Amino acid sequence: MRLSCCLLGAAQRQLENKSKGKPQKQICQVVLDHFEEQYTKELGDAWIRIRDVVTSPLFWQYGVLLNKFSYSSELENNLHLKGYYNLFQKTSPHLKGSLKCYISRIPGRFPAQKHQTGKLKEYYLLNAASLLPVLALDIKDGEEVLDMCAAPGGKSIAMLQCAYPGHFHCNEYDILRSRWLKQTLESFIPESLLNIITVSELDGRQIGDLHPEKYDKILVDAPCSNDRNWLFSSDVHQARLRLIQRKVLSAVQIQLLRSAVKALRPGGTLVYSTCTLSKAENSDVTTQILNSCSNILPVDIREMASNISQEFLLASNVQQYELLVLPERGKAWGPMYIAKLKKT
Ligand SMILES: C[S@@+](CC[C@H](N)C(=O)[O-])C[C@H]1O[C@@H](n2cnc3c(N)ncnc32)[C@H](O)[C@@H]1O
Repeated sequence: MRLSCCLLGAAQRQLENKSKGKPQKQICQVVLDHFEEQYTKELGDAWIRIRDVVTSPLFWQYGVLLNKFSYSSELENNLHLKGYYNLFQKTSPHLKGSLKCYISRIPGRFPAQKHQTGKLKEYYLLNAASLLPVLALDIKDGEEVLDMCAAPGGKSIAMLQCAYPGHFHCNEYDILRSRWLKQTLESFIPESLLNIITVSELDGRQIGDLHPEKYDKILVDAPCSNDRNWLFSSDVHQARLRLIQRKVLSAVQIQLLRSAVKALRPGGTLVYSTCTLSKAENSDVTTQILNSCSNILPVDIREMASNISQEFLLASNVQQYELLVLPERGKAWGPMYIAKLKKT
């Protein structure tokens, strides 16, 4: 314990020295005040520790998700040398041996990889909690899979590390972000596998009517408040607007989920995820779906929660079918909410 505190202190000093002279990200006070009021009510004292991390980029950590389609032992050795270790090595075998994500307790960011013509990228940098919806979805070879809100594509890439779907439909409503999604797929996935992927620019709320009972697995990684990002809004007018529009987000999330329910085959499963702490966008949304769709049942994910509890701080006051990852110093992953549901 003492050792890890010392390490964090040293790392922080290192990062502070590195960032001297660079323009610092500024906290948007309007957003912080809004969160302060809401999350103190919803999370109590835990919010103070979470706030400490989400408002201080110096504490942020990034996972390095290896691309199995462009494996490099040199990269893996380099990560070991820098003190990174594989997030999933100690967890149970069913937690996807093919998913390799390296993390370090020390805050900081591994350098991003530049695009090289004719060569797939070797790794993708992400918040390690982003892999949890993918693990919860548990894709099997040959399945019909939909990633309903897919850009920029981090979770799509992670899903393709786990299994070879029969068909993989990646959808993104925003045209510019959809282009970004296509670039991500082309940078990480070999051409032979691109054949099983369809990219569309549909409103996810229409997919249920367009493709009823088509998919075995659906990920709804919904548009949400994105707490970390909003806290650093550079435009205060846009931030105020976002906070006003925040109230309608849960209605959109419910519509996306209803569409996903229609698009699922009987027996299929869906995972709903967000990167906000907001109860209105998390458990309230899931509860509403469970209460209004008689063909939807919760799926117990406590075993997965116990398998990952060493590396992620999980909220304790959630239901068996939910996870809420709370960022803390040294485990700065999340916020990430996940719920797993099944169609009967
Ligand atoms: C949280 S982000 C998804 C992140 C992505 N899953 C990843 O891991 O890289 C949510 C995405 O949903 C998209 N979106 C918003 N409204 C949508 C809708 N009605 N249908 C489909 N996608 C939508 C947003 O443009 C945004 O790219």
